[in-house]
Amino acid sequence: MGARLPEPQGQQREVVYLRAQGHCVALGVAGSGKTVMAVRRAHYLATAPGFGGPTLLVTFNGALTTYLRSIVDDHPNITVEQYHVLARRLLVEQFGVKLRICDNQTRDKLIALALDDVHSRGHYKRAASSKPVSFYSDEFDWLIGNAITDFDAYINGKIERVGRGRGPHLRVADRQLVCDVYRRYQQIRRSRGFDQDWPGISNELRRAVSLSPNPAIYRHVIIDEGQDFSPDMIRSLASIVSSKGSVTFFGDYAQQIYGSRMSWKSLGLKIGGGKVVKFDRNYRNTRPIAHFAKFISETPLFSEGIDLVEPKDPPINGPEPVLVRARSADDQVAQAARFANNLARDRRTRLANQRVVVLIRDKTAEEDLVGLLDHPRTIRLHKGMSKWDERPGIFYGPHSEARGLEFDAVIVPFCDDSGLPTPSSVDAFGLEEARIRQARELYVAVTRARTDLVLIHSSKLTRFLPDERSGLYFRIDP
Ligand SMILES: Nc1ncnc2c1ncn2[C@@H]1O[C@H](COP(=O)(O)OP(=O)(O)OP(=O)(O)O)[C@@H](O)[C@H]1O
Repeated sequence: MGARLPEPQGQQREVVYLRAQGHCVALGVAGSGKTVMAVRRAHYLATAPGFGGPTLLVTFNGALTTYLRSIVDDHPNITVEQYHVLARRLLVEQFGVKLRICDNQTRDKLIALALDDVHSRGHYKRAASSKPVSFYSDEFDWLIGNAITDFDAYINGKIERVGRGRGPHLRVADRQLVCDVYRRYQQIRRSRGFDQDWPGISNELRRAVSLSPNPAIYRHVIIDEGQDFSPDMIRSLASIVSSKGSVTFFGDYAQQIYGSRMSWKSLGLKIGGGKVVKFDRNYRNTRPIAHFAKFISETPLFSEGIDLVEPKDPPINGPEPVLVRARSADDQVAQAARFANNLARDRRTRLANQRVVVLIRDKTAEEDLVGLLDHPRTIRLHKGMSKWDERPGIFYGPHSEARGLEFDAVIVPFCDDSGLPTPSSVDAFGLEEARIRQARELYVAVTRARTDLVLIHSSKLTRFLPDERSGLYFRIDP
């Protein structure tokens, strides 16, 4: 199998060749081999004599799914799929349920309409009434992701709402408002002919499974980047596994950016003997990059309420991360392009054989960047990537699409304190939660780098990165 996949070592072996019945969890630091071992385990469970059988390898992120497909050997027993695509396919093919699903942009528009409707009734003058659509969308995702149907328990605070930091939680009247907007949104959505939205698809899958006399579709399910899945998604996956089969969950809560943090218990996985295997060795990053990432993970509240694995020092040394102070926002893009063009070449041979990524949030800046890249191969990272490109080149795209991936060099412009967390994130999640999410986004970005890491800012550096006294990087001023 996968000649390019490394041999499992230490704790990795424990998980790859673990018993093939029941639920198992492997939590690991960034770069600890979760993805490659998920692939190895898929192969083992699909082909092992006696208990091998149809095996699903599933993840949340589109680009990662494409990458996984590129490293899994073709085998009739192995399916690699992105969760939402899988859920819709199973609903149609296995359970005969065909749904018209509302895309996320339309969903936001319909939530805005529902909010206007509820406001126009004028009953509420609550803090939440001034919140943006993204706040409601996130709150709905949490309700759906935890399959909460008892709104009274939510309104009265009997259900613990994790994932909104420690700040003041919503008051009863605000939660009542959320539920009213939610119900109105559902009415409007149905009136427009949509049966469901994407976050709700796990609820549909579980419903279909509960009505089916024979719901076991896979013998084994392996979940990669499990921290991104809602409890309901995980339960839906556990429900399509045969009673003789297994669920293996690979995850890293330090990388959980989106959705709500889950309490470990709420996942609904029954782990035999309570055993969670921990991967603490980072095989990807050099020591200076791992130290830099560790600083970010020590941001206040970063690890609160999550199961964080303490990383061991990686053995490999390398260049220090570089912090560049640019002259302006435009200059940040120019510097990002300059570093990308340079780092795409091997230091010694100058051959253009490196894989570099520029992680950029803003669409306009992205267009400006592309105009400045001087490389025959520039590739945009996006959800719908159908083919994984293994060759050297300069990749660019949003932070969210780099999850699970790795590059020789990572370049992150716009590390200014004034812009992070973004005002829209603060509006949606509140300052504390927005800060936690921001720190995690930077942590994920930094840990994508094998050898080189460049961070750029033009005003005061973001508080989530180490300051100059830390000695954790090399500074370049214009
Ligand atoms: N046992 C091993 N020996 C050598 N290299 C390894 C080993 N395990 C993993 N690696 C390498 O380490 C790198 C990181 O592996 P992988 O992407 O699977 O980590 P991960 O835990 O999924 O990371 P992340 O969660 O940060 O995306 C890869 O280049 C992989 O080939």
